[in-house]
Amino acid sequence: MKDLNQAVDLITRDIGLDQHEIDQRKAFLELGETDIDLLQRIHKLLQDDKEGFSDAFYQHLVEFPEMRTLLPDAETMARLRAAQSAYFDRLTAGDYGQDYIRNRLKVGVVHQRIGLEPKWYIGAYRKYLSELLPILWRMLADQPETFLAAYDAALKVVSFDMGLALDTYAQAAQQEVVQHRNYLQQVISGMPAGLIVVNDTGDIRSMNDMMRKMLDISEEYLNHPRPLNELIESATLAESVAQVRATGKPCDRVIVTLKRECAGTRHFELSIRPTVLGRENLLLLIAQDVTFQLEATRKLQESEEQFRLTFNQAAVGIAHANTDGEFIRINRKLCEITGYTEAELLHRDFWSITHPDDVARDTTLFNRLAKGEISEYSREKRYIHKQGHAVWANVTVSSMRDALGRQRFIGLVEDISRRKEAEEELRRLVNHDALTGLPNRLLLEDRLGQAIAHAHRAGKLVAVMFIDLDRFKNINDSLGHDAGDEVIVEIASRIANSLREADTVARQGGDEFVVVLPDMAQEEDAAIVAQKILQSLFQPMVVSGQELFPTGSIGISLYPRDGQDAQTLLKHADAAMYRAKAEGRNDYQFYAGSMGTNAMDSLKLEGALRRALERNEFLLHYQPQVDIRSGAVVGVEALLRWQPQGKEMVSPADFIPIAEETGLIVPIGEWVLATACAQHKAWRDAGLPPIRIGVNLSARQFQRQDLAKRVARLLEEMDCTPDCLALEITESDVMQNPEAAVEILRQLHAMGMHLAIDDFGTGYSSLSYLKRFPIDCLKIDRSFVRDITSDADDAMIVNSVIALAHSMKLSVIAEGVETAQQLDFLSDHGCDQMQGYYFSKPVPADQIAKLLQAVKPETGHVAAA
Ligand SMILES: Nc1nc2c(ncn2[C@@H]2O[C@H](COP(=O)(O)O[C@H]3[C@@H](O)[C@H](n4cnc5c(=O)[nH]c(N)nc54)O[C@@H]3COP(=O)(O)O)[C@@H](O)[C@H]2O)c(=O)[nH]1
Repeated sequence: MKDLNQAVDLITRDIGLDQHEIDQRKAFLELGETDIDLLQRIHKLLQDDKEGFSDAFYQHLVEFPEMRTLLPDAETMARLRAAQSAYFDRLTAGDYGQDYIRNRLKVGVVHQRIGLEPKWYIGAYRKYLSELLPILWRMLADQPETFLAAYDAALKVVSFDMGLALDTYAQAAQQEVVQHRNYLQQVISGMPAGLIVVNDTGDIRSMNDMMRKMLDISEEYLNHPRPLNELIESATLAESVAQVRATGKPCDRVIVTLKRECAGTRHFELSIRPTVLGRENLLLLIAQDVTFQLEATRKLQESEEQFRLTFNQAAVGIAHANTDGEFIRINRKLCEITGYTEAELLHRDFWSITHPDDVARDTTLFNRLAKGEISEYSREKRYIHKQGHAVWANVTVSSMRDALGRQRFIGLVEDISRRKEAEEELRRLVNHDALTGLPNRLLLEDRLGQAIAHAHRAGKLVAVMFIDLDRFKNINDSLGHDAGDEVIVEIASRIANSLREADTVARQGGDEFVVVLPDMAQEEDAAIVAQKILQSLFQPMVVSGQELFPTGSIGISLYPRDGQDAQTLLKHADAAMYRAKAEGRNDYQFYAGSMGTNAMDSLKLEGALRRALERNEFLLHYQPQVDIRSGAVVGVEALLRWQPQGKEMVSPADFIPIAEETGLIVPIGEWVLATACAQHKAWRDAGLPPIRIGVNLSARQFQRQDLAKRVARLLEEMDCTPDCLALEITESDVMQNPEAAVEILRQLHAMGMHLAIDDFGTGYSSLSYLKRFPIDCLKIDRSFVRDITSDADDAMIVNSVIALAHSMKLSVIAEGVETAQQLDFLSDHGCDQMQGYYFSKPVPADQIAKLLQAVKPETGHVAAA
């Protein structure tokens, strides 16, 4: 109602319906007081005909379907008839003031709003006047003048009402148009898109605020006609506009790029629609600023491209998989790692290429990830390469959601095969000896531990053998380390080939090997294996052009008899090996409790050795050297002995190597030289026959540049001449640096010293050097003498050495002669002298004195001891 009143107010204002206007309208219609009097007269007369009049009117209305739709039911009909009847009543009532006029305007607005067209309105007034005419005539037939005046008055008031109704219609319609236009303008200016209307000639007819803002132009710009192509210079747009004009069909997605001073480069997407206004053909251009979208799309494409490149060129394999583990996307690296093509992998799931042993753990982790219990997992696992081999990879899998919210898994796969191989190699290196490839001590102890545990359960024996090559140092020193390595490799192979598969041979370091024989039934089996090993070692081997006959010494300990654990068994086998060495090498020894552990722990030994000189714990024993032809004692070899206070005597075989290592051999060696000189003088002073004392020189002593001077000074100090002593230098020591050796030997020889090469045959000396060494004697090593009567090779070697020495005008002493047969052999083959247990073990000096006293002055012969 408020709205209706407002509409009436507006119409009143718009048509200027003030009192002046009303008066003017009435004046123009000549509607005056007389008319009003007349109308009031007929008003009274018409009271009886009101209802019939109204009925007739409605009967006429309902004959038209358009009217019937406005009168849908009886109730509406009754209400409208009552309103119509009241209107007819007021029409003649004579009050046509503001209230009446306002009421007429309201009715006009309502009718206009319900769409009742003016024709029905006019028709209704016509009907009213036609119906009124006979009624008036019937009432005023006797007063024709009054009838005509009354009917004329009715005609005036109906015309007054019709004028109001038609003005209301027009104004209401105009208001509606204005409202619509306002509404349209609001919609257009509020549009988030720009709008340009272009006329037939290509000029801009209008544009909305948004478009002005988008194009950055002022309102004044459009005060004059502006061509579209001046505002937007774009060939694409011009083409599209021409196309729309030609086809009459809209054109969408026309992209136009403009450079604006303030806003930089902007991109617009235009839709062009043809439309007609009156006779004018117009174009509507609807524009969206798509700069941001295009930029975003470009960036998205860039980042997609970057992602694609990164994904494909990544140094690690990358896979996207669904919840069934099926591959959705994979990169090139993953194909490389697994050997499958992209197409092949896209038809697989990752279970199918996982190593069977890794599937269970993968499944557990994958399920936990899928349930959200963990956000990612990393593990080292194996894939099965297309070629069938395992490939180690470090895999990190995490869960994510794709754009559609589906759960996906992303896996990073790093090929760690090389690292695994390196680790494996490292493990192998840690557990194996690099030179021979044999297990090292670490692995050995592990195997020995297992063997002990097994033997414990099965009630069996385990044998541990400590094998040390005899005089390996000589090979290294004289032929060089490469030759030494060659020998070690060959020895390793010989030992390994002498064993069963279940046995273990390990390299302990240097020339030491350890063999573990598990599951042994009896001690004798170990002895059989030891013999087999010794036989395999003593086969000829050519290294650096030299034929070698390697030998070794083997110590054996047995579980459980000699120890319950690996350490003890190894220690005891080591002690037994030392005993084998001391007993003459190239043999084996079982451990016996009395052996102790290699006499003394080497550290303790070193400490004790350092104090041995001060404590005067050293002494010399002497072993006679006998001329084979005459049987005369022609010399003795001084052999060092160590008697630590309160302890057993320590063998030189045990302490000389330590004295060599620590350098203690130098002062000790000087003590030996001095003591031997003193002894020589003592025997001389005692009137005993003069014999030469052989003294062993160690490598360290021999390497000293001032050796000759020191010996000379000592001889002088001890009141001895050079012919008192024979200096014995081992073959391997002189061959360490033959050139230097030649020089030192020359100096000593020049002094008149007797020089002997000790342990000859074990040091592989070169004949050319041998010739240059100013020596007097070769001492054949006792390892060759031992089997001289049973081994053709040894016999041949000894024979050759004798022949060689004699060809060089050297005398020969055979060491280690223990039997008459050996002596006979040596005698038969022209050996000059002998030394060995057959005649005498090394003995204290007083026994030598007795021996020399027993010499028959006429022959110089002594009986064998
Ligand atoms: N640098 C020095 N080395 C020395 C000195 N004194 C000894 N040694 C070296 O110690 C090694 C062991 O010596 P040893 O235990 O004294 O053994 C010697 C003899 O007892 C032994 N021999 C002699 N005859 C026999 C025999 O018939 N059978 C048998 N089984 N053994 C026997 O041989 C050793 C002498 O060897 P060699 O010196 O090579 O002639 C030993 O290498 C000594 O050299 C020293 O003062 N300085």
